[in-house]
Amino acid sequence: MSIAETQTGTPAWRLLLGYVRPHRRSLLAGAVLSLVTGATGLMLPLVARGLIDDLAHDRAITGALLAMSALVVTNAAVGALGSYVLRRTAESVVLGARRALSSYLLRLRITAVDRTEPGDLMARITSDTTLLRTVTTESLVGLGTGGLTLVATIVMMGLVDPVLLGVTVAVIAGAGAVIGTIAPRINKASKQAQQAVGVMGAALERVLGALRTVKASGAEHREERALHEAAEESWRQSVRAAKWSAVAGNTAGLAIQIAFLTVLAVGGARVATGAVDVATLVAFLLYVFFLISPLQEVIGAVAQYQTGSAALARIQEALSLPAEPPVRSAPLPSAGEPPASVAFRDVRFRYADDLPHVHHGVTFEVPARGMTAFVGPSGAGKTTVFSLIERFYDPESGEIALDGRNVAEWELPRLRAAIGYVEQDAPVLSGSLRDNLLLGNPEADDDALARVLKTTRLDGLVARLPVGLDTLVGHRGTKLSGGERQRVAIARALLRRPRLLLLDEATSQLDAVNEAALRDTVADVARTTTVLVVAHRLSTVTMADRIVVMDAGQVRAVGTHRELVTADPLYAELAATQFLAAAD
Ligand SMILES: Nc1ncnc2c1ncn2[C@@H]1O[C@H](COP(=O)(O)OP(=O)(O)OP(=O)(O)O)[C@@H](O)[C@H]1O
Repeated sequence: MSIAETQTGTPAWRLLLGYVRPHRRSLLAGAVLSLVTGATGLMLPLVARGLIDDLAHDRAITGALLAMSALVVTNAAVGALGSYVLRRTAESVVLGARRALSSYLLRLRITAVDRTEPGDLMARITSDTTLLRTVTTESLVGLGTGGLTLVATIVMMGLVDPVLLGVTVAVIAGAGAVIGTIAPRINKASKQAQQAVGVMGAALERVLGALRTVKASGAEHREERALHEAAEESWRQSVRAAKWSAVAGNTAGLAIQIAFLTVLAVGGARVATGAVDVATLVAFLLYVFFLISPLQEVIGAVAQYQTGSAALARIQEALSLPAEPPVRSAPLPSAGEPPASVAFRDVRFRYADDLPHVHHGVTFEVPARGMTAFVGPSGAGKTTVFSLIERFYDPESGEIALDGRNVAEWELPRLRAAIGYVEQDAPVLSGSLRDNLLLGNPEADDDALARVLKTTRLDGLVARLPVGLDTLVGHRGTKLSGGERQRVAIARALLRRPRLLLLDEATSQLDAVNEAALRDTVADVARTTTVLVVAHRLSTVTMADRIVVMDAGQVRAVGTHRELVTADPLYAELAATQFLAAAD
């Protein structure tokens, strides 16, 4: 299931309320302050009517002028405070969404990650969440305060003259109908614009993740085109959304102009017949102009809501991807804990329903302690054995047991705490050498660190570096050599004191000295720990206690090097070609 196929079902307004609920008090405070701002403004026409009356009857206007000045100042001060409170709340809503999304993405199942683009997920955390800011302030609060101010203004207008109110409401209803047809277009364009931002994030991630390969392949121009296309698509859709938003925004202005002219005509006639006096008509016309702001606010809210709901849908899509249950991390095994045993019983597995099986009934047993090597042609399913033990994936049928207990019954953090895993491409994260080494066990003390550095022969490297362990390794460890990255990955796994070490040997060769050192280290570790290694080197298989030969998703033989060379033709061939070719 790809991210675009995830169905969320929940309406956007409910999702929005879910994000806003924790901040409802400050949102309410902001809304009240906005209302007070609106109310102080609303009183201005009344004071103005009094002022005109005073002028008409030759009375002093000082009181009315003072009242107007006080109202204007209060309006500005309360308005500023309300705006600050609302913006702060909106930022908190964005923060809440970013926290929820980033925690969730760290828990994503690997199956979900396989089907998504990291760049698109990044865009959802960074760009889509940003849109919640405006949807909170402009949409939610705008709809509330603008709507209330609109209703209050209409009530006041009704008090002044019900006939003129009828005229005004009819014009506004017409504007409402226009907005109703525009809103879905804004929504669609906004969603497509955000999707294009996601596509651009994915394209960027693809290029920056392999910039050397892109350069070496002379593919800059093709990649540039893809990036530009995504950027232009986002521009096109945003411009479409802007066009419809502009139409919506101007509908408010147009409606007010029409209402003003109609009120002027109908009101003028009513003044002529003596139904209302001039002061009433002036007050009413002031109210008509006073409608502009709340009406624009409400229409802006509807337009913003369309953009926000598109972003909310994309956030929710990410939050609907399959994830591991939220559990607390487990303590690492303490020193001296016994090594783990591993068993596969008739395991069938495929990476997705539409892909062929990778394991067709894999069965083997590995007792606690010692070293077991997995060998077989490329694609035989060796690395998949490790992924299943780590429970990155679950088998379709059969059982995988650790210490005789099905891994599905283990609490996930406990299971993973027992294991040290060194991936084939030995990933190193951006940060310092120390960060990388302590990633799996931040509590490791200096002695343990020094010991592991020595056994993995990293001590020489650390001594050579001007700032030692604090040296930054660069994005994905590009400042380290391939062999150094591999040794960092092994050191990181060893620092966890694993009860089971999974070592996916790199196909690239280490130099002879380092290979010999690592062989000794692994042999040493295997005395106290269970070590499973996907072997690509003869030196590894010859020292293994047992070798599991895999071919096309099945175990075809188990034995020692000496036994298998004579008993299994595939192994004999592998030993003669693959391993021997790679041997020193
Ligand atoms: N995440 C994945 N999604 C889909 N298919 C995958 C995935 N990972 C591996 N495969 C496929 O599963 C099969 C077994 O892969 P696996 O990595 O277990 O092989 P391997 O025996 O370790 O090979 P090698 O020696 O080349 O590392 C391969 O055909 C591979 O293309």
